[in-house]
Amino acid sequence: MTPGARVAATIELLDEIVSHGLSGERGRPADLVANAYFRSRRFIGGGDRRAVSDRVWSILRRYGQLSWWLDRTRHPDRGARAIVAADLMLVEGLDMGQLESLFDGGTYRPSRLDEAEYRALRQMEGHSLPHPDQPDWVRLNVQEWVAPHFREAYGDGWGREVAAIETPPPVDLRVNRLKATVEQAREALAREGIETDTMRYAPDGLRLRRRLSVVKGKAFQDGLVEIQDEGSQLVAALVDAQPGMQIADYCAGAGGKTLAMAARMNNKGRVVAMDVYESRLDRSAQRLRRAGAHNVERRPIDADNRKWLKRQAGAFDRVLVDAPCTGTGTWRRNPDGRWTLRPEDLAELVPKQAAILDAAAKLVKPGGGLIYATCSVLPAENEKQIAAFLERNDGFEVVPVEALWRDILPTEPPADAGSTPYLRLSPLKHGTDGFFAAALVRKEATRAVAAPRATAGAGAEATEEGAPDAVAETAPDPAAEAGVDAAPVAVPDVAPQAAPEAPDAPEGPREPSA
Ligand SMILES: C[S@@+](CC[C@H](N)C(=O)[O-])C[C@H]1O[C@@H](n2cnc3c(N)ncnc32)[C@H](O)[C@@H]1O
Repeated sequence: MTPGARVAATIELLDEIVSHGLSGERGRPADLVANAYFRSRRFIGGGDRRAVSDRVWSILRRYGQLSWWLDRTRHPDRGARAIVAADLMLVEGLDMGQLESLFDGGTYRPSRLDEAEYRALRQMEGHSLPHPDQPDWVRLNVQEWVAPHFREAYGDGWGREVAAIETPPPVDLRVNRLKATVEQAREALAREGIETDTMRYAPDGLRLRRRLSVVKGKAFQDGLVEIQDEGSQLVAALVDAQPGMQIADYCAGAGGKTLAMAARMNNKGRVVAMDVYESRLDRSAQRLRRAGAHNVERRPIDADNRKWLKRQAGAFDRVLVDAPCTGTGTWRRNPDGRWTLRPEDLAELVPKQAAILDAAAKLVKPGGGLIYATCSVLPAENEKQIAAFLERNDGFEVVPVEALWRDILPTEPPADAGSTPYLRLSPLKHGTDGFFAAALVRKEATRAVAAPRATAGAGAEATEEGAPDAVAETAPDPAAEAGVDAAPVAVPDVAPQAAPEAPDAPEGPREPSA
């Protein structure tokens, strides 16, 4: 592709993403739009694909500032063409002459700039993206209404935390301990030319030194590794799934954390993967097969399983609630989420998370653990959610995560782990996606959540009491209602910074890439 043709493709792809929902309508996530775009244009080679998707993802990270410049210069257009031209001036540092040589109307290249466009773009010449007149939320590329939530989460340091989301994320792998040790997997990857480093926090994790496609390689195909952010690995590890235990993964989705927990159980005991969307659970089947995990049962939360679910009250050693959320912790992977999240999404999610938590809590046996997690950093979905749950459910208490970590993980917890009873991971401080996790233990227990190994698999009597009535009635995920659920598994090599390979991307208003 010529440089001009790449610019034309960048405009075209960005235009599709914008028209699929960036303008505020609920739509398809950007990585799925990108995958579909490239799938229907097989003639675009790998290098061009990567260049175009890199550019689009970089633009999505700076969309707020770029739009600000269009307003300031009274650009006649707010669409993809205007944004891309502004990006070439303000981020790439092109001058008007260079811009005109790309927008020259040639074959496969963007049409010539008209007079009004020229006038606006001329005013950007020689400037860079930041400007002293930009308010904080513009400078940090978030919507105005979200900014106070970040401020609440991080206090005075919120700007640095949000700025860190602009850095493209690494590719993280979790070694499947059913099939390999960390060293064996590392060597297998090295034989494919994929160099990795062990992780600071997640004991089974490997981080790629360079962003490369993993999924077609032998190590991945043989089930030695899965793609999973370090934060996500840590949440699953803190469940402390042990061989012989009964584990409920209440919001299992396509099974990212189900797989991680099953891998720790040596195929002994049982993980029940549940979700209101059977299609999501179905997507885990192939991954489970590849991983060699045979102790996972899939149970959609639907009318057919209603009675079964009632009988499971108090039956589980551990219940993980990986709740649907705003996904604010994953915006470095899914930068379109910054612009698609609406205040009403948060308003809908908070009561929904509470209902899920209440329903799932009924499954925990006395002395068993309930782990609530989100890939959000907003207190409304996290600390406040737990405080409200404890108000409603005095049969549970919090187990400080730092103590739990020291008890069950071989790695040293982050230095700031003791500052809160919860796990609070951030891209800035920990190099992971933003994650929150709270570990709770059901009282009447003689042992705490970190040490229930003696009771593993003992399976409390099933009763009709405390049946999780709220479960089936819980409103479906808004994104799934919008039909995103039917989206295909994201294809690698596309929009690499969006981690389209990652099969356990977050879910919420912003749907998963798998
Ligand atoms: C964050 S995602 C789960 C990701 C998954 N645990 C993983 O690690 O790959 C949240 C999941 O909650 C599910 N969900 C939404 N509403 C639910 C409900 N009322 N009960 C159970 N699951 C629900 C969604 O379908 C979605 O798959």
